Amino acid sequence: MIIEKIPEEFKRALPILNTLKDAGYEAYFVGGSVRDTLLGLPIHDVDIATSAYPEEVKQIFNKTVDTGIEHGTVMVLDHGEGYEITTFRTESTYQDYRRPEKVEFVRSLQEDLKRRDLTINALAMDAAGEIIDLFDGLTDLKMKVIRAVGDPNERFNEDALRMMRAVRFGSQLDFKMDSETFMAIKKNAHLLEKIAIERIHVEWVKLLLGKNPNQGIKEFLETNLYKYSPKFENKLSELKDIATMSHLIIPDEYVAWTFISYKLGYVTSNESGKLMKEWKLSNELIKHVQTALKCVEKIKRQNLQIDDYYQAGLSPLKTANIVAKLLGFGIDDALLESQYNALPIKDKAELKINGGILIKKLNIKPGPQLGKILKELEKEVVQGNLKNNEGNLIKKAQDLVSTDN
Ligand SMILES: Nc1ccn([C@@H]2O[C@H](COP(=O)(O)OP(=O)(O)OP(=O)(O)O)[C@@H](O)[C@H]2O)c(=O)n1
Ligand SMILES: [Mg+2]
Repeated sequence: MIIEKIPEEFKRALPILNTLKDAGYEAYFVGGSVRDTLLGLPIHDVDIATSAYPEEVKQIFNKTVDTGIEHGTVMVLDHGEGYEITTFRTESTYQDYRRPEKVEFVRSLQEDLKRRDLTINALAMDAAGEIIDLFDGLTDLKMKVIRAVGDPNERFNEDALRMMRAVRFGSQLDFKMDSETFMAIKKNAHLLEKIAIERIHVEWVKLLLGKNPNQGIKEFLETNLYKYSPKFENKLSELKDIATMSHLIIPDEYVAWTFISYKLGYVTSNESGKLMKEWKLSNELIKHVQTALKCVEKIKRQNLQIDDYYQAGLSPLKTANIVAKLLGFGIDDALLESQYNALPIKDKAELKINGGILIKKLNIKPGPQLGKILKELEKEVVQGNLKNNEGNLIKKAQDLVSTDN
């Protein structure tokens, strides 16, 4: 099969393929970009595989960076773009079910493709757009099937993360899982324990954000992968419940974690914090989700107050409302946004006064009293009880000082 319309991303990289070929080596586009082109999806990064060894690649190109030379990957810089060029390799020696530290370089494309995870990811494309399909990946793409290359047990023992990838691609592309591949995951699910949580996290989020998250979660449960995912092991019925929800569309990572925390009963900041720390999420994400969870509760109780809008900020509020809608009690988006926009100020920095001014005008010292006064002024402005101008604020502050003393 030949691709008639080669996407621009590949065209720009063609000189690199041709340079390798002119030097007497084989070179192909491989991996996700070939799969996504055949599916008519946008492509992310163009990966190149070659028979040239890393040292040979470095001799051929002027500008290279050793991005992962021990795995055979060299980055070639060309017209401001970076291309990962990876030497054909096998992963014959596996220690602890993670991708091996050292790989064996080979000169044959077939050897390289046969150790890749899924048939749909084991396609290669040459400079003319010809697809090299040694493992019936094209049929599986057409039939929408997730199938491991060769013996699934071997593939999953080489890298246990591939089990999560298989389920993730099923959800992402809305493909069905081949039964042998499914059984092999069930058999080897415990190997996921060896995998760094950061890598599992990437797959779990892609699964949730996929086209068919219901199916993805169902497979995640039926294969027992959930048992080896932090703080999920005792949540089978909650997860099952999610898998059977209708209209489950999860737009982003914030919604994903707010929704999951809520459904699994990790609702307080303490509980959700523990969950998300075990999954090693960023502090920024944790904070957003914790704020959103508080808002979900308030939306549910129809008790979202002006101060909640102000404290939360628009972005976590939106997250909360998307989750609330998934749960069946969301409010009107336009209303949410207009309530937020109606806030007299959105941030403390917008207050037309600060500690410095108060110290000068009121002759008070820095310290807890000052902090208290500023908080009170902020609250009054947010509530709409006090106009946000310096004169007003100083007058109110004077009143506060005199009642305080
Ligand atoms: N555990 C893994 C990870 C990757 N691969 C191979 O390396 C390619 C590139 O890997 P990666 O970029 O991680 O995945 P993609 O398939 O490109 O998917 P994505 O769109 O998520 O990048 C895959 O297509 C697959 O051939 C593999 O065999 N086993
Ligand atoms: Mg990729």
